[in-house]
Amino acid sequence: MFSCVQMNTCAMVLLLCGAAVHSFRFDELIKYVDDHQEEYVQTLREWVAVESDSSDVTKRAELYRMMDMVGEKLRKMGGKVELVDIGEEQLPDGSSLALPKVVTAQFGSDVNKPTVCVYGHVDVQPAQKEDGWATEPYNLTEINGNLYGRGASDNKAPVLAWIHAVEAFKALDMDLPVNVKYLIEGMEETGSNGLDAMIKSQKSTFFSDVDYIIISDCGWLSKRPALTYGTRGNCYFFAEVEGPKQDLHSGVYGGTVIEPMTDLIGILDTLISPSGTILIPGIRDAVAPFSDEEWKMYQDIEFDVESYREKIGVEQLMYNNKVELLAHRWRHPTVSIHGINGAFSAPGTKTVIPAKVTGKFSIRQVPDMDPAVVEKQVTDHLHSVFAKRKSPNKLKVKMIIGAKPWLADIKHSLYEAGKAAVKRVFNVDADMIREGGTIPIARTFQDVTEKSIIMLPIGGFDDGLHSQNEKMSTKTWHYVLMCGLLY
Ligand SMILES: CC(C)C[C@H](NC(=O)CN)C(=O)O
Repeated sequence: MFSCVQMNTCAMVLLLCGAAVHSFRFDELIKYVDDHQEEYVQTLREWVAVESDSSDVTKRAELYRMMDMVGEKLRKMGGKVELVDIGEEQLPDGSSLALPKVVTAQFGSDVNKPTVCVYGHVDVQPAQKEDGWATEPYNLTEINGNLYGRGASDNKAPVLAWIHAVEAFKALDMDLPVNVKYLIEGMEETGSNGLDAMIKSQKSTFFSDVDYIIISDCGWLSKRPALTYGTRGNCYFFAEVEGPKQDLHSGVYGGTVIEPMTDLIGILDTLISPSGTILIPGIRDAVAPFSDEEWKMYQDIEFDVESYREKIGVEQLMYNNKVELLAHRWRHPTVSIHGINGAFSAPGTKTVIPAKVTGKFSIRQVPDMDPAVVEKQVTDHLHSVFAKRKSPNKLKVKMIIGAKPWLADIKHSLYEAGKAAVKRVFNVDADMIREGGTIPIARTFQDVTEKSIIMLPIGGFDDGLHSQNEKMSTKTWHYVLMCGLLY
């Protein structure tokens, strides 16, 4: 019987070896993984302690440090490591800032073996204890078999799981059954800036011998292990409304000026209806029809709508039928409004009229929607509804992220290998699922390298990604690592 921590590491081992792995060698790998559980958790603790928040430019030094740590870890394992300069990003104030380098590494170059490339990211979403965390977000804390910390599930532990899988082979002086390459970036959570260009420029070098790409940056749907074959895209917008030259006292000036916040709330309210219908003209035109085959697949997936509702803590969901709910989570577009910059948000009762406010919202898009088309539809729509308001204020709309959706061919042998690995480790068939979130670079990998991609989720269904109390269960983590070793 495998222990919890063994299971995840070993899933990676299984994936790397293919189902034909020799049992006695596999047992040695499992033992190695089992004996090193504490070290794995310690390394994760060191990685989580780095506040590698890619959305906060004041944390950029931490992000650079994080990339150095990843490079160092892979170098110590004997990999051929490079930290690739991917240029700079332009900040809204006109200045520029160096993007974190991308770490590439290579283990083995045997022309008789296939080459797999593992992609992951080590940047994180923002987190503060005051957001409602029970523990310090950057201090990995183990409670009842769960490791709490920002980035624990998204995506530091999964990246480490793949590193530990190769490390186990190297430590035991065992020949890797495949050549393994890594590509680890630090800007995923803000749209993978600079990575598209890097992948295109390395198509005939780093990617020339890559046969398959593996991504573990997603979660299971339930307690059942899963393989992911699609992600939604993300078009992220800033809508800025600017009025008076400075903030105003609402008692002194209220009733005499047209307020930017009123304009902003008014136009944001035209994006989506209370029941979830997107109101932007033409937005659903390119959505691929939901086929009978898909309906049947969704029907067979293990998923309990009621426990999903309870877990989220809402009284009512938009859909109570399993198939409809999953379809709206994975393969229909949606609009989410994330925040308003410039608005008063502190506790207390400041009576200001903000002079300039920026609404932030994003549209998760699905095949066959195209970010360039979405950008035009959204921009035209917002300018049109704003014009009807006849406001003297100024509106600027800008698409900040334009990440495409991704869909794989689940009949590809890669998915057969994935299913075999999951079956061997967990002794159940994997759920074939899609992901409502976005891996911005997935589609670029597919389009540029023309190679197949598989997503092997390591996160649990309740890991709290991007939320308070994000966690990785030691059980899930190392179960899936075993799949990787078998693959
Ligand atoms: C474009 C988004 C910021 C990407 C982000 N990705 C993930 O969370 C994947 N770990 C998302 O919000 O989907």
